[in-house]
Amino acid sequence: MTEILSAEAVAFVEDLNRRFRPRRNELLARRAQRRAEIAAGGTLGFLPETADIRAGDWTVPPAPADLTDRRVEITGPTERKMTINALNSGAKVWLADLEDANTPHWANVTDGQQNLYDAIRRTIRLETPAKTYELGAGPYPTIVMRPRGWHLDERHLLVDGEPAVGALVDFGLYFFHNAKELLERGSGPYFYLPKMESHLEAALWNDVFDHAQDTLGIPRGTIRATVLIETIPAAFEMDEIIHALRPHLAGLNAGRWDYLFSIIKYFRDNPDMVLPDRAAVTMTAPFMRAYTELLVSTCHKRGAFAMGGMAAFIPSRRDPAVNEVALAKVREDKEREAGDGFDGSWVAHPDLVPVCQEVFDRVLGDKPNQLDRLRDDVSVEAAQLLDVSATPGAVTEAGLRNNVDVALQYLEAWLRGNGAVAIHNLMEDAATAEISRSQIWQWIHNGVRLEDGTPITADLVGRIEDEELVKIRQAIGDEAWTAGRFDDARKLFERVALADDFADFLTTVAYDAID
Ligand SMILES: CC(=O)SCCNC(=O)CCNC(=O)[C@H](O)C(C)(C)COP(=O)(O)OP(=O)(O)OC[C@H]1O[C@@H](n2cnc3c(N)ncnc32)[C@H](O)[C@@H]1OP(=O)(O)O
Ligand SMILES: O=CC(=O)O
Ligand SMILES: [Mg+2]
Repeated sequence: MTEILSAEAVAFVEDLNRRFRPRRNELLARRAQRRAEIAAGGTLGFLPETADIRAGDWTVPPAPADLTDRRVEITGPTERKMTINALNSGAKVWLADLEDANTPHWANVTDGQQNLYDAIRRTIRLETPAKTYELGAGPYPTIVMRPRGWHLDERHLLVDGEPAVGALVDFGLYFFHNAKELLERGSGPYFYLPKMESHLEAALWNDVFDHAQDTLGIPRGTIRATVLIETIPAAFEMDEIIHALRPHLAGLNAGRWDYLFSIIKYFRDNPDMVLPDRAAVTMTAPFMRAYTELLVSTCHKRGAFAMGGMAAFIPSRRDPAVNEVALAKVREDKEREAGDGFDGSWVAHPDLVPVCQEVFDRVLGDKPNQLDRLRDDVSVEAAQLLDVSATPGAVTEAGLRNNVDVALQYLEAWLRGNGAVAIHNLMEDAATAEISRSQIWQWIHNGVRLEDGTPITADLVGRIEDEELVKIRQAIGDEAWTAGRFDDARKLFERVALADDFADFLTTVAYDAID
């Protein structure tokens, strides 16, 4: 076992923090300022000052060999068993997640790095009472690691007395320990970059990459990054984000769940931007179509991959009926993405790899991707990205109840260190839970009524909380209930869904409640 927190590795992370933390702090302040402008009646649009970048004729460098075919990407936390299962899944890429699917307990952060270290060196193994987990014959997926977003601190590592930036801890430790090893093995240091709100944040990552590569004597441009377009302001800066990271950019990904959360958050005080029940907002809603069409056409114009997102349906090995629904729903989602020109997509579970593979195999034929499919037919106006009012669906009691139930169950699991869980046969993670709690906040603060006319108030939500918690207790039994953290989850839920001031991220609030 190597020392993940060796003096050299920590010094590398400290240096990144000293150099880049001040700029990161400025960019977080800029986020708040932009949001305040929206609250004061402003709106979003394509930036006039970067029109030249959008109009310019430029592309990104070609992808390295092991990132050329990304038709199936499995995502999952870097817990040891799941790491081995992901490597044995048959997917082309494994998104090793220290973000939406991970609670940043210090043990998860450091164990995750250890598991990645062992996975890259193919030494990973796990003995459990039930089974010995080890790597199969391969081929193994290319590993693309997703560090935390810019907003999260890491208070277990202080630099000059201040918490380190979570993103720089995750990136720094992974890059320091593995970049050279990956290159020697014919791969490279590849990253997914989450939750950015502007091209200036992408430029910061580019500078971090240049500095990290220079420090370890690795050529600039070796790192390749895929950026999640999962905030509404970033949707207006796709070209600019690709341009800012140009030497390192491999692609963009349509991170649908955080994208929905971001729309709710950004326009939370605008009654014209209220969305119906979470389940009613699908990828075929006009504003979601505008987003994915713009993403594919922007990427392919620049020679960058367009990666699809996560259909949340989880298969079941125990219930054939649930399994059949999940496979059908995921197939439908992947068929739409492949038909739209995406180069590949995400699955949340090993049993979904074959369906995604099959759908993309059929569309790709003998090609590794469809970068050559320029979507010149696409033209998206700013108003289309913001037109949430054309979304069919109602706000119902079942939708409200589901939001309360899911948010409570997810927060309880998160506090125990489990950042991704299956609830009612759907994958729930930080992004989906954000939607649930922010919808409740939005509905209450905009005076929304249920379709039967009942006003949505904090009192109503409190009564639903009582009822849902009783059902959860009955379902899991007294022992699991007592061992769980439902009281803490309830307090947290009320802070992020019912308090007057809207918390920017449930994870920053919840982070204060973990050791
Ligand atoms: C919005 C976004 O950012 S999406 C990306 C972030 N979210 C994720 O990555 C979620 C990934 N998926 C998961 O975490 C899991 O699939 C869950 C929590 C939803 C469900 O997991 P489980 O309840 O364990 O499912 P299930 O019991 O069907 O698992 C069967 C086996 O598959 C394994 N498995 C399930 N999902 C994964 C995965 N994503 N990666 C690797 N192995 C997995 C399980 O570990 C289990 O292994 P075992 O048989 O050796 O014990
Ligand atoms: O990270 C992906 C998302 O949908 O959010
Ligand atoms: Mg996300």
